[in-house]
Formats: sequence, C-alpha cells, structure tokens
Amino acid sequence: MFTSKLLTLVIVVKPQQVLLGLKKRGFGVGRWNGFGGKLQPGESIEQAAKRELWEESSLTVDSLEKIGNIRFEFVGETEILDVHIFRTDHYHGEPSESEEMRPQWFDLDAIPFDRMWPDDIYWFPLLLQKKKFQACWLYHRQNSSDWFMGFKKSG
Ligand SMILES: CCc1c(NC)nc(N)nc1N1CCCCC1
Repeated sequence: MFTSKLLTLVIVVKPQQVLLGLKKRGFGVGRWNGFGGKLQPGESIEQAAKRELWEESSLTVDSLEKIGNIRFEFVGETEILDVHIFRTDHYHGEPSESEEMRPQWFDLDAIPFDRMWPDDIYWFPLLLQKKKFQACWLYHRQNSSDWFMGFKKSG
C-alpha cells in the first residue's frame, strides 16, 4: 500500500544565474537544491512553496510558474514523494541564510550537479528552457549513503 507525500521545490532564476541552497540539516543534508518542503494543513501547494521559499531564503515572490512534477519511489519504502516544482524569475528581497539552507547564486554553466540529487541533471536543463516536464524516479540504496537511480515508467 503506497502513500504519497506532497512536497514543493522552488527554483529562482535570474538572467545568467540560478539560486540554490546548501541543505544544512535533515533530509538531503549536504546537497545543493532549490527551496521547498512539506505542506502544512490547509495550505495549497503554491502557498506552501511560497512559505518554504520565504522560510529558507528570505525571498518573497508574487507568482510562481508551475514547471514540473516528479514522483520519487524508494525501493523498500511505501511512501512516494510527489514533488511539485516551480520556477520564478521575479522575487523580492535578498537571499539570506536560514537554519535550513545557505543560499548561493550559481552561473548557469557552473551548476554543482555533483553535489545535488542525481536526478537534477536530467530536468534542470528543461526548467531553464522553460519546458514543462513530468518524471518518475526509482531510487534504491546501493550502500549506506549512495542512491542508485533509474527511470520508472510513469503510472
Ligand atoms: C528527495 C526528492 C528530491 C530529489 N530527488 C530525489 N531531487 C531534488 N532536487 N529535490 C528533492 N526534494 C525536493 C523537495 C524536498 C525534499 C527533496
């Protein structure tokens, strides 16, 4: 019996750079990623995305563009992560470090894919080209830390 957990992910883009945060604790610690997390009761996905962006980077946005959806299944686990991905090119404020994340701007030709989740290299180019995408990934542990990843037929 599978359950799915809704998660948000916001990628902030400016003409030649993308904003990523270094996860300082918890799930995905040590990886650079967009800003996001879980929904709170009564929140829409977009409201949660804006709240998480504010909490993790101090940025606020007027609008978010829904650009993708990726479902992650982890072999041996019954909870599927259903990640709704947003892009924004307009934001207010300056990125500042939070307890969760240390924000940093990266040139588009220097995105640290080797220190991000392994699936990102497949969909970041689509996000940067403003192409919408859907994906299903199957992860399974090869040893204590590494994750092997394969495409999983959607559905
Ligand atoms: C684990 C799912 C995941 C992932 N692949 C595995 N890749 C990226 N970039 N972000 C992810 N989330 C984004 C929502 C918050 C949890 C981590």
